[in-house]
Amino acid sequence: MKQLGFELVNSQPVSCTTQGADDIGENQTAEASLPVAPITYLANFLPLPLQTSLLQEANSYQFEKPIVTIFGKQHPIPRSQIWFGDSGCEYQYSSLMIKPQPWPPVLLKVRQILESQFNIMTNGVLVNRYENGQDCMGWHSDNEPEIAANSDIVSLTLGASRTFVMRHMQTRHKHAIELSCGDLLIMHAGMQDEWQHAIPKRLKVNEPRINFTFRQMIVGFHQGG
Ligand SMILES: O=C(O)CCC(=O)C(=O)O
Ligand SMILES: [Fe+2]
Repeated sequence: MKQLGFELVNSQPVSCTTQGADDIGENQTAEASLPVAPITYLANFLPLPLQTSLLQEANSYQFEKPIVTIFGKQHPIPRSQIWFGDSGCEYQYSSLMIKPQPWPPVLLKVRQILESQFNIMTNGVLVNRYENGQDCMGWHSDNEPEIAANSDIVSLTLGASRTFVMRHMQTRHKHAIELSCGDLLIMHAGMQDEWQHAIPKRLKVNEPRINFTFRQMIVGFHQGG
């Protein structure tokens, strides 16, 4: 199987912010100046009963596989997805305008937990379903203009473990984190400006994975214009 050619860094739980030059002491090696992704990783965050009820709920979601146009050619995306959100939280994805579906109850509960535990306010969640290791997500940043500037994006994973890879746009330095069932990853301000991320194919994975990215959208961004 073809693997991406980079070493695994930060595969342990990490909580980090961008490291400025001032943080580097005299005795540290050049490695210390490598860019550090502004993320917080919390392994096994979601309690098991909530994992079970969210997975059960997700079985009834009406996932879709939209066709996107890339360089004039039409392709179905290599996964399926659904967008839930408050009214006024339309999301434009490639050439598509996606209307928000109303929040299902368990997902709403997770949104409330993010508010109460981290003070992170979100009003939309993109749910991606990767049927198996053939499904994937290419390099991108979540930098659409309707996402509130400098807001955190919170990713929650259920089901199969998959590798979340990050690439610093300037230095091309890469990090990878294995995201497993119940894990939470918070992408902080700066992540979408300086880094890209992706979920590469993993041909040995035969189980589905569901990922939820909770976002804070600018309400009404696509209305009345
Ligand atoms: O599936 C993942 O872990 C990443 C999802 C993602 O990057 C996105 O929804 O923008
Ligand atoms: Fe993303």
